[in-house]
Amino acid sequence: MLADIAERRRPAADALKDWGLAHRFAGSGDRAAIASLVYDGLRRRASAAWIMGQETPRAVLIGMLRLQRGLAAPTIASLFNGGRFAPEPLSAQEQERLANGSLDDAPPEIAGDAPDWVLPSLQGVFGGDLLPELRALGRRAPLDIRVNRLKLDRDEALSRLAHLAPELTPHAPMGLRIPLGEDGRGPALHIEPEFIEGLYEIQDEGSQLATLLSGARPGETIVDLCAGGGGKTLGLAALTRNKGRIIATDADPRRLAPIHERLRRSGAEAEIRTPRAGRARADVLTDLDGTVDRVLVDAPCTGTGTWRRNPDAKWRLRPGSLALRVSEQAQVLDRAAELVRPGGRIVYVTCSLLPEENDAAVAGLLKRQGERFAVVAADEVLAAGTPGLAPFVRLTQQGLQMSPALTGTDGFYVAALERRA
Ligand SMILES: C[S@@+](CC[C@H](N)C(=O)[O-])C[C@H]1O[C@@H](n2cnc3c(N)ncnc32)[C@H](O)[C@@H]1O
Repeated sequence: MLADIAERRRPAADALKDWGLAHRFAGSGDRAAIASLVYDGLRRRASAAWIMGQETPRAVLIGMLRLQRGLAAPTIASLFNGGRFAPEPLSAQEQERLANGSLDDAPPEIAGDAPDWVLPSLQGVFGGDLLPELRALGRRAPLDIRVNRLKLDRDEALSRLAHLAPELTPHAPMGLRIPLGEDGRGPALHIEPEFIEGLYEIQDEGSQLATLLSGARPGETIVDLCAGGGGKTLGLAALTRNKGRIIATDADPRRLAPIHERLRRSGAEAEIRTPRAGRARADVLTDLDGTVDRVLVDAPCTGTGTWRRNPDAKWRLRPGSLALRVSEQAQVLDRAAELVRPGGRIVYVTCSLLPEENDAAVAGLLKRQGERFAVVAADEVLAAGTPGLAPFVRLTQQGLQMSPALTGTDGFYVAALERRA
């Protein structure tokens, strides 16, 4: 599977699905264990190959067992014992590399397992913290949920969900963290009765915080311009306690489809505007131009901030896809600028760590709009959203950046712009 993912540049989930179909005899425990090996292998693809002196999938897995899972060389040797379902025994060279291979002299793109061409951009954001940040991006992501305050408070949720042993998330006031099993998998929450009842949503703490930092307030007219499946739409409805007017749309009607059921389940209220397929796709928001208090732009992006969840995505990322996302971001920001009323705000969010998609996108809008927009200071954005978060984010030129090492969340960027006139 690792070879398939690398050579055909396939998403890991697709490769795993195909393997599952071709190996129907494999039980669910084996499937989970295999998926976990594949994901961990992808997390440490470069560093594991470096210590083993080879780039083969076998070398990556052996190196990963040491680097990611912390297994000692004799333990790894005992797993590679040539038994019926076990891999071939370790060669003398493999044993030597396992014992002596080191990352001491490895360049940051190897030690931090990231594509080399994005390093200068990441260095620009993280400076001297580059390596700890890359390492944190290589760890497994936690499983976070957002308690639906439209139905209950966090204390009630703690007792209703006691069987899942949840803990409070460090920053988000409605967040709970569900412990993962040994293989890094969490419980199947979507079949839990409390989930079906709409008592919570599965949402990374960073995404919860980005919603809070939008500063949305009851009574406002809010457009969720890139609503996708509605993660933030639901969060906005909960934040405003269903006392605002929320309009959600997305350029891709297929991505919007799940939102109706999610709204129903959670009791969240929002107006969904679905663009119609067709050659001249009509803009579904023209009636709102110049009237909206707050436009949330949860922009399409490279998703570099979510590499903990999608370690295969980092090896698929290419400069061309970054360029494409950057042009989409400009387009969507320009649309947001038309919607917002004088004194109203655009809140720009990405799950990217790359300044090209973050500060540069905001700077681009400011330049195109002349004096019409001004950046709201990040201190103000934090004070209105979640004041306790301030020491855990990086302030950037135009906004703020959350990251796995500093905030313990996926890497989210947030900036707010106010329309002056
Ligand atoms: C990061 S995802 C949104 C995730 C969603 N807000 C959530 O919290 O679940 C970005 C979305 O932007 C949409 N998109 C891309 N270009 C767009 C445009 N010009 N106008 C509106 N939506 C756009 C994509 O279809 C995608 O669903």
